[in-house]
Amino acid sequence: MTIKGPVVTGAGRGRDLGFPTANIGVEDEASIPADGVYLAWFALDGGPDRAALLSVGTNPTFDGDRRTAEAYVLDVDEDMYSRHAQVRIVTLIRGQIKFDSIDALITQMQADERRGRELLAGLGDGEPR
Ligand SMILES: Cc1cc2nc3c(=O)[nH]c(=O)nc-3n(C[C@H](O)[C@H](O)[C@H](O)COP(=O)(O)O)c2cc1C
Ligand SMILES: Nc1ncnc2c1ncn2[C@@H]1O[C@H](COP(=O)(O)OP(=O)(O)O)[C@@H](O)[C@H]1O
Repeated sequence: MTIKGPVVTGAGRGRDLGFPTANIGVEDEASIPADGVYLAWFALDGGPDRAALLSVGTNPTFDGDRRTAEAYVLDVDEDMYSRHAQVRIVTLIRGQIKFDSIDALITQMQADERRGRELLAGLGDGEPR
């Protein structure tokens, strides 16, 4: 499953949480997968694939009402605004959770990153993406 669109501005809180997320201005709503946290491949302007964690949902911890698709790209620190992003889902890690505290959300995102890296290590070279 692939979602595409320009990187748009979000609520501006990702970086404060330690997890900046590129919000995708998805061109085709039907291409947005079910709510959840996914391991994905993320490419900017047709460039190389980079591993990312994709969060799809309404950000229930913050009582959001808009459904967004946003990607935290591993091992990258780069301005991505208005560039074209393509995100290809590898696998679902978990569903969305409404946390009682921001610290609990951050702890879970750290666990998601560890899980993502474990899954990547298991993919190995030459495996289907
Ligand atoms: C790996 C990952 C997992 C996430 N899991 C959840 C979640 O379970 N519940 C939730 O409310 N938000 C979750 N989020 C979304 C954050 O709430 C969101 O990235 C944050 O509000 C920043 O939003 P912004 O990019 O619009 O500033 C997750 C984000 C990432 C990157
Ligand atoms: N590793 C990264 N993954 C995602 N976005 C990054 C990364 N490094 C830098 N950025 C930049 O940070 C922005 C997201 O910051 P964030 O604080 O979540 O704000 P907002 O939600 O308002 O876009 C991205 O759009 C991108 O330009």
